[in-house]
Amino acid sequence: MSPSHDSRYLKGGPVAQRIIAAVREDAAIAKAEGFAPKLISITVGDTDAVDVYVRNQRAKAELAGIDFEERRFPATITSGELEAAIHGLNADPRVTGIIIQRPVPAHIPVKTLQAAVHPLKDVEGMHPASIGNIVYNQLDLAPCTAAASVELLRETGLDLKGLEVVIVGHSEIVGKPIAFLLMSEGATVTVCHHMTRSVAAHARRADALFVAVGKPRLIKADMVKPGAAVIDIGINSEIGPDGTSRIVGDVDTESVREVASWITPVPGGVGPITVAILLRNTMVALSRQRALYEATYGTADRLAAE
Ligand SMILES: NC(=O)C1=CN([C@@H]2O[C@H](COP(=O)(O)OP(=O)(O)OC[C@H]3O[C@@H](n4cnc5c(N)ncnc54)[C@H](OP(=O)(O)O)[C@@H]3O)[C@@H](O)[C@H]2O)C=CC1
Ligand SMILES: Nc1nc(=O)c2c([nH]1)NC[C@@H]1CN(c3ccc(C(=O)N[C@@H](CCC(=O)O)C(=O)O)cc3)C=[N+]21
Repeated sequence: MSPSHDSRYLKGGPVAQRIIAAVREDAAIAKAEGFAPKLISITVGDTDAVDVYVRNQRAKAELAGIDFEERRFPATITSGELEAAIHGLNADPRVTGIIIQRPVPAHIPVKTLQAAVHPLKDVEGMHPASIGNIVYNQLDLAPCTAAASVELLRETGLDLKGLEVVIVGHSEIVGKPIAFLLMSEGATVTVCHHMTRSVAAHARRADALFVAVGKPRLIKADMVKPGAAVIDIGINSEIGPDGTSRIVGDVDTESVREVASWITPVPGGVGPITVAILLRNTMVALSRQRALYEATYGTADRLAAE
């Protein structure tokens, strides 16, 4: 059966469309009130791994009525020069949000860059202050991929309270924030990584299995509990049998779909929702900036003030 006709496939498209439609309404109102949302994407050096993401950000931002601007820097740039560029964007009142596309070249410490983004403009929720908020169960601006993955799990209708969840991969941008989001929903969370003795033994116990590793077909059917929900976050480029490049996830979808009750396709699963949440986060950031602006200058709109 093709993916489009199988109810086991948890598709991201409809969820993303719903989110983008709400963002579009918000953005139109904000614009009319003199606060046009604007998102800046920063890429450094070779950008193959992020090209799909940035392309989709631009397309969906356009659809939602959010200005989108790409800043590309050469791999030879220093960390100091990049930080200076970020400080410039922090100070620019027309800029609502800044996203630093990963990975960045090895000589640049990505954490330092992330910390240079003003927390009010941190639309990825990756500044140490933002990531701290999710530990305190303040979840309205969470890292995009993590929030997208949880959003897809919700589509199953499963009760998250007490749900046995296993996450494979513990990166700061995906695995760890998923763990915190689900803990705050009352799930019982196990996190696996490359030192875990038997990923399979843990994975087989999961009612919901999240996979964010970056290895095609890492998760096979014998690692999945019958009836489980499998959320495949991996985005890997692979040369297909016909010689063309294609995107595959971390799960061996063909075999796992026979065992699982729900599975996310790649492409068409978590990816599109990640983009939609980035745009939603941009609107959350804008409303926080407006609250500060209005507390400082009064409630008159910006057009009237200028
Ligand atoms: N759909 C989306 O929106 C997004 C998708 N992605 C995709 O998700 C995947 C993961 O990305 P990201 O988290 O940034 O990657 P990282 O490389 O930062 O993290 C990978 C994680 O997997 C763990 N790991 C590596 N090998 C194994 C193994 N054999 N068994 C168990 N765990 C293992 C690593 O553990 P350790 O640290 O201990 O080595 C690490 O925690 C990639 O395919 C990426 O393209 C990423 C962001 C967004
Ligand atoms: N700071 C940072 N945050 C990230 O979240 C981040 C990053 N850096 N670097 C790169 C990875 C990868 N990533 C993708 C997100 C969505 C799609 C996406 O939209 N995919 C669609 C479209 C695929 C297509 O058009 O072929 C899909 O899966 O259906 C792809 C890739 C985010 N990442």
